[in-house]
Amino acid sequence: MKTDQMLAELRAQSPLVQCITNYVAMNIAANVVLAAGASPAMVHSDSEVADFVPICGALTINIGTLSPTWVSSMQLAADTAVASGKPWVLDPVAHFATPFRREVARDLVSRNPTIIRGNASEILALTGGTSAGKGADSGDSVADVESAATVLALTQGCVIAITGEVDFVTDGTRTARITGGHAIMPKITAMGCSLTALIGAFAAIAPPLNATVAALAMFAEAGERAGKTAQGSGSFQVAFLDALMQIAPDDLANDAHVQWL
Ligand SMILES: Nc1ncnc2c1ncn2[C@@H]1O[C@H](COP(=O)(O)OP(=O)(O)OP(=O)(O)O)[C@@H](O)[C@H]1O
Ligand SMILES: Cc1ncsc1CCO
Ligand SMILES: [Mg+2]
Repeated sequence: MKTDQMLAELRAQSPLVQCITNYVAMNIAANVVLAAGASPAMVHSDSEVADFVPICGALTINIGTLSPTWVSSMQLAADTAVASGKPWVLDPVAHFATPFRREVARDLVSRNPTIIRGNASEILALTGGTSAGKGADSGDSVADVESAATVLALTQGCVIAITGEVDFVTDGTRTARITGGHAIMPKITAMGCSLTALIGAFAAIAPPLNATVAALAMFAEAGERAGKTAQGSGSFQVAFLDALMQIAPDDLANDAHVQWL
């Protein structure tokens, strides 16, 4: 499925996406999903995730502001997604930073995410490497993690997206790079978390690899547009949301921003 068709489909269907995300990201991630054309729900209580996941098109789980009371919700939500045939996306924020985070991420990876998205330090650490990440911020380069990520995608049987200046997406067999965006993006908190939520939205209406590429291409286009008018990270956020809303399917035609390898 082509990126422009997927955006048209996203707007036509406006799928419901359940996002278990962190306190920092909740507002911006919900606004990103809405601006793109889908319907976010930031639902995380273990009293209701088993009932909510089945009525959604997809689930996303982000461990950014992890605490013990959230872990059972994340596990139940992931298992419910798998049992009800819904795609689910894992964002293992800073999972290398502490034993608690590392163990929760390891457990969630074992629950068969459809897609894993992280920055280079996060994906490097998932492949067993030693990351130079500082908390939620990456200290590694995407290019250095590409081959290990390809192996992990194959052994894990999922799509892996590494984001940075040039993004890399693979299912272990088919691979794409996505260019565009803007250097201000890593200076705005929760841009990656919001992207994970948008990947969930596309995964609700398209196959996982194509869905991931579409979300990243849309971010690349919106980031490039926002960078033309922004005066800093504050105005960039406003311009970025406006751009997401204004991007038309035709703007993503001919695999804009995407190079299949
Ligand atoms: N130097 C850069 N130039 C262009 N785009 C970038 C750059 N760095 C990151 N991006 C884009 O920013 C978005 C978020 O990616 P990033 O890797 O910064 O996420 P992250 O580190 O997980 O973010 P967070 O944890 O703060 O939510 C992606 O669309 C990515 O392509
Ligand atoms: C800054 C920050 N801290 C925990 S989660 C988060 C948002 C970016 O991942
Ligand atoms: Mg992140």
